[in-house]
This record gives sequence, structure tokens and C-alpha cells, in this order.
Amino acid sequence: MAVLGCTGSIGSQTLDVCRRHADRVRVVALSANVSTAALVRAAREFGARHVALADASRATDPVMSELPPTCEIGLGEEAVTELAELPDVDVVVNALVGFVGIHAGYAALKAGKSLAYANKESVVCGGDLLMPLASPGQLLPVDSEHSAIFQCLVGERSEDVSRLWLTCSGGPFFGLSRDELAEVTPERALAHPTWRMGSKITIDSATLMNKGLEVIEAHHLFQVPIDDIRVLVHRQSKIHSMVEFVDGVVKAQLGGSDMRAPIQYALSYPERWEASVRRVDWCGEPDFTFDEADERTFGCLALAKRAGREHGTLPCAMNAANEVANEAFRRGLCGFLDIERSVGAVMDAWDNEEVQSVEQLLEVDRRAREMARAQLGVAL
Ligand SMILES: NC(=O)C1=CN([C@@H]2O[C@H](COP(=O)(O)OP(=O)(O)OC[C@H]3O[C@@H](n4cnc5c(N)ncnc54)[C@H](OP(=O)(O)O)[C@@H]3O)[C@@H](O)[C@H]2O)C=CC1
Ligand SMILES: CC(=O)[C@@H](O)[C@H](O)COP(=O)(O)O
Ligand SMILES: [Mn+2]
Repeated sequence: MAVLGCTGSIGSQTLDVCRRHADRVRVVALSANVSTAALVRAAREFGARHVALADASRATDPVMSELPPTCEIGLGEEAVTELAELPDVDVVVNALVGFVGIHAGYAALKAGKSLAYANKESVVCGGDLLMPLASPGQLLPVDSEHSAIFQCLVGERSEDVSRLWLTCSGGPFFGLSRDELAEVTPERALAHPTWRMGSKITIDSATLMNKGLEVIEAHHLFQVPIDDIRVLVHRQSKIHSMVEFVDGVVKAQLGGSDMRAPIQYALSYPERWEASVRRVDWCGEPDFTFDEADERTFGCLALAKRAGREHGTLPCAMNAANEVANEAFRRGLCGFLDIERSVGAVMDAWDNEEVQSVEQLLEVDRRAREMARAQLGVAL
């Protein structure tokens, strides 16, 4: 197995699953961007044969000399992608963050690897290119909602699906007004009510862009029209999503807020392996709540649905603008509502066209980032 992005939130939880199931899973390849100490620690623990460091300038970090002597080191973004194609790798976990993950996803599918997919941005941008490459059961979703939907669909026929109910925690700012949102700080936005995740996705959850990305992700993964995917605010994050069928029956998948469950399912499918995750005592969970998502207050959700409906390169442009604005907000360079404003402005100015190639998407990503930086007046 290769774990790309092994030092992040999903990557480190993947390693935890591998640790528990060392009799079933052998980790041979690992990647990171800058976190050399964590990369070396993992390579030593799992006896990895290959590591890749996307930021080549970190190769001289003294800790890198502590890699096992037989471990091959690759440097640069291409080296991360190459791990996904190695002959001694059969399963690739794509736990990279952002559009950059598209290269590894594309390469893994082309090389016929089984692909556990957390990197939602690349599905949003390149679903039109990735999905036709995936044979049935080759691409296993890791995102909790999509894993839930996937689990509800086991044994079902796609033509029997009526709509998807994508649950949403509502984020840390549920119920706030636009005036209140204008004042929120990165620190408050990073305090997610139910999940501990990497900083980029946590900000996306606060703007509801995460849910917008997930609507487009679900559209590609399950071939369901954007308007048949309903966002349902469920503050407790115990129902991970639901599928409604043509006969009105609804199936849901429930559990605690622990990403090791969907990660493990992506690795064990079609089996289930035992797990010592904390079990929910359902008798103590009487207060499930459901609300409509407030797209007027959280405009990023409406923008993403629009991008999903208009299709083409617009979702990629939207994602690029969001990646820039998300980082600008985290760094204190813009306000919370500037995220939505700048993403909307880039989308309004975008000349949409059909998706044709990864090279085209790279250019779309580059141009949309430039436009977003100009909108925000930042030089990221
Ligand atoms: N965290 C979660 O619970 C969930 C995450 N997801 C999705 O999973 C993906 C990963 O999220 P998360 O784990 O939170 O993110 P993190 O930021 O925690 O981790 C990202 C990983 O990618 C590496 N990385 C960052 N930039 C680059 C780059 N330019 N090139 C190569 N590697 C890079 C990081 O390395 P380094 O540590 O060296 O910087 C790190 O290993 C995202 O797409 C997210 O939306 C989906 C559902 C839940
Ligand atoms: C754990 C996971 O899959 C995240 O995408 C989570 O769903 C974020 O929570 P929100 O529902 O607040 O976006
Ligand atoms: Mn999710």
C-alpha cells in the first residue's frame, strides 16, 4: 500500500488503521510535503521501501538521514505521483489536500491500483476525467458522507436511487448572521464542533464550501444529478448520510465521528474488519436534529451547487479560488466573507468550457488562482 499525505489528518489515521491490521496491510510507500520528522518516523515504523517528499527543499533536513538505509527517496511533486504507480503497490490512499492530488489519483487509476480516495478537490475538478478511468469497485470513497452513501448502495441498483441526503454538521457558525460572520476569526473557524481535521477542510466546513464540494463529489462518484442531492444539517454528525430509493425507503449509515471507520472500510471492502473504535451508545443519543442548510447566509454552498450544475471547468476554477481564499483567511489576510465574495467574483468572470485534459485543468487552476489573488489583493 502507498499512503500519500501520510503526515496529515487522514494520512495519520490511515497509518493507525494499518498499525491495527498489520497482518492484512503492508505499507511500502509514503509521502509528505514538508513534515520530514513525521515522514521518517512512519517510514521507520512501517519499514517503507519508498518515500517521496513534495517540497524538495526539505530533503536536507537532518532527520532525513535517519530513513532506513534501503529506503528510496524521491523528491518533488512528480515523485509523489510516481509512488502511485509502483509495481509493489496495489492499493493507493490519496490523502493529499487540494487540487494537487489529481496527479496521483489519475496515475493510480491508470495503473489499475485500488484507490482509497479522500482528496475531494481533485474529484470536484477532474471527476469528468477520473470517473471514466475507474472500473467498478476500484475507487473507494473515504470522505465520511460518501463512504456512508457507498455503504448504503451495496447490493442496490443505481436506477433505484431517487435522491441522496448529504448530512452537514453546520460547522462552528451555524445560526450566525452575515453581520456576525463578517467578524469571525480563523481561530473560531478552526474549532469544528464534531470533527478534528486538517486546517483547510476545517475552514471549508465553516463556510459550507466543504458541503458544496461534497455535493459535486457525490455527483461524480454516484452519477446523481446535482439537484437530486439534498444537504441536510444534522448537528450531531452521527448520521453520515442517507440514500432515498424510488419506493420511498431511506437507508442511512450511522456511527461516531471517527474517520478511521470510513478509511478502514475503503481498505477492507467488500469485507469488514474488526475495529476498536469507540462505540456509540444509541440509548444516550435521543436528540437528533435536522435543518435546512442556510445558503443565503453561507453563500459558498450556493456557489458550489451552481458550479456543479454549470459543470465544465467552472468547478475547477471555483476550487482554485477557494483554495487561495481559504489560505488567505487562515493567514489573516482577508475576512471570512471575502472567501465567498472572491470565489463568486472568479466564477462570474469565468469563461466556461468542457473538461478535456489534466493539462487544461492545470491551466484553469493557475488562471483562477491568479484571479482570486487579484480579487483579494494578496500575493500567496
Ligand atoms: N481530515 C479529515 O477528517 C477529512 C479530510 N478529507 C479530505 O482529505 C484530504 C486530506 O485532508 P487532511 O488530512 O485533513 O489534510 P492535512 O492538511 O491534514 O494533510 C494533508 C497531507 O498532504 C500533504 N501535502 C500538503 N500539500 C502537499 C503538496 N503540495 N504536495 C504533496 N503533498 C502535500 C501534507 O504533507 P505535510 O504534512 O508535509 O504538509 C499532508 O501529509 C482533503 O482533500 C480533505 O478534504 C475528507 C474527509 C475528512
Ligand atoms: C469528516 C468529514 O467527512 C468531513 O468532510 C465532515 O463532513 C466535515 O463536516 P461538515 O459537515 O461540517 O462539513
Ligand atoms: Mn465529509
